Amino acid sequence: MKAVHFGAGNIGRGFVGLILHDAGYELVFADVNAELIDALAASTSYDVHAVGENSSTRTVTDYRALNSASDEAGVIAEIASADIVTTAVGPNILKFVAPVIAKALEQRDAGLPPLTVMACENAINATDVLRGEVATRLEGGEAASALSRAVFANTAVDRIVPNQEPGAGLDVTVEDFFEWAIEAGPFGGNPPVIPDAHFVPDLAPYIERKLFTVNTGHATTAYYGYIEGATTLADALSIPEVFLEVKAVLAETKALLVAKHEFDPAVQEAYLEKNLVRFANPYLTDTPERVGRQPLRKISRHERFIGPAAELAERGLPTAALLRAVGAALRFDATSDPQSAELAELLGRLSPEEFAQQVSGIEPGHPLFADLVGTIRSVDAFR
Ligand SMILES: NC(=O)c1ccc[n+]([C@@H]2O[C@H](COP(=O)([O-])OP(=O)(O)OC[C@H]3O[C@@H](n4cnc5c(N)ncnc54)[C@H](O)[C@@H]3O)[C@@H](O)[C@H]2O)c1
Ligand SMILES: O=P(O)(O)OC[C@@H](O)[C@@H](O)[C@H](O)[C@H](O)CO
Repeated sequence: MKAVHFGAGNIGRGFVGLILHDAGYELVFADVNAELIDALAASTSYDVHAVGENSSTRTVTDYRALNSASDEAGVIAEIASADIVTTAVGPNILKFVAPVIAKALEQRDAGLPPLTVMACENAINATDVLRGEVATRLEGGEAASALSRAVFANTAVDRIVPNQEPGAGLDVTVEDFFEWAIEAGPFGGNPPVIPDAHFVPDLAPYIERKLFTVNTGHATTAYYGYIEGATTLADALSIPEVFLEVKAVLAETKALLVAKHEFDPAVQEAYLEKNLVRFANPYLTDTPERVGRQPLRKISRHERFIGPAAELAERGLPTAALLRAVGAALRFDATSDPQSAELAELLGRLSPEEFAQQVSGIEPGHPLFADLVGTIRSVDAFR
């Protein structure tokens, strides 16, 4: 069995690659980072150190590595004969890997079992987005016969993998917890062999619970922590005012998740409490800069703040803590992050009303609009 994985970064090596290796797949990493690909190609193994209450080390072997910028033909040939293609490149990068997958599907022998394609990104229905991008690149679009040579399945992936210490080489330090939920429907009763993943009939409750609890709480910790000058997530969460704000946003998203997906309130409470412990993992060094990265993506329409806030407002439920967290996100100005500079430029150029519509996709008739505009207006005072 062979899997091609786009994005040999933190989650690529520390989670997707590890799980596919453990499942028995020969791995081919594809990445545009020449230094990383050269190092992988020159190595025969790397270690994944899981840290926390149940620390362990696992070794990944049986992989190859290709530079998808300079050897597109090589990557296409690998995908054409693979069983699985996964991505962990960031939601905004899917459009760049789609043409390669499209060409591979056109080359793929129609007699082979369909290729499983799964985008392992922090976004709702990321694989559907990838599928759409692939379809537009195929002769005939949605009607192309090459599209039927693949099965596209949405997934929810969860494991905190910080940026690695300089000098770590290819080894990756990750938290000990992980979860990979994959929608079962597209496989029609014949899912791929991935023992550490679980296949679920409806992914929506899983991905929304994950994005609106883990990632909403994580980003809130990062943005308030950044303002407070905290250098790690654990330090940020130890500041009482930050902790209270994180608890407040998670109470709001809990109200949505319970109302929308009928989660047991006590189970959701236990889930969010467990995540507060994960954010403060003393064995892991994660930073507000990484967790807050790409603030414009994070305050976009279907993401971790505006997504739940919009649905809460539509149900007449409170959104004040989520909007305060958006206010904190608007103050994120990490020099390492190009979207921070873009954010500052947009805040300077657009009116609060334009910003709410163009950046966060909330229109004037929406019940969140007035309060979101108020949040954006109030941030001007801090910048
Ligand atoms: N790190 C985590 O804790 C975590 C957990 C769950 C999900 N995710 C999601 O996984 C994705 C990747 O996150 P990460 O933390 O691993 O980031 P990362 O920056 O460590 O890795 C991304 C990798 O993608 C590569 N890349 C960029 N453009 C590419 C292209 N066109 N083709 C091939 N490779 C390309 C980069 O060179 C990099 O090696 C994101 O969507 C993120 O939200 C991350
Ligand atoms: O990857 P992002 O930028 O969408 O979000 C940053 C972190 O919250 C994220 O990477 C988490 O560590 C991860 O989602 C945990 O499963």
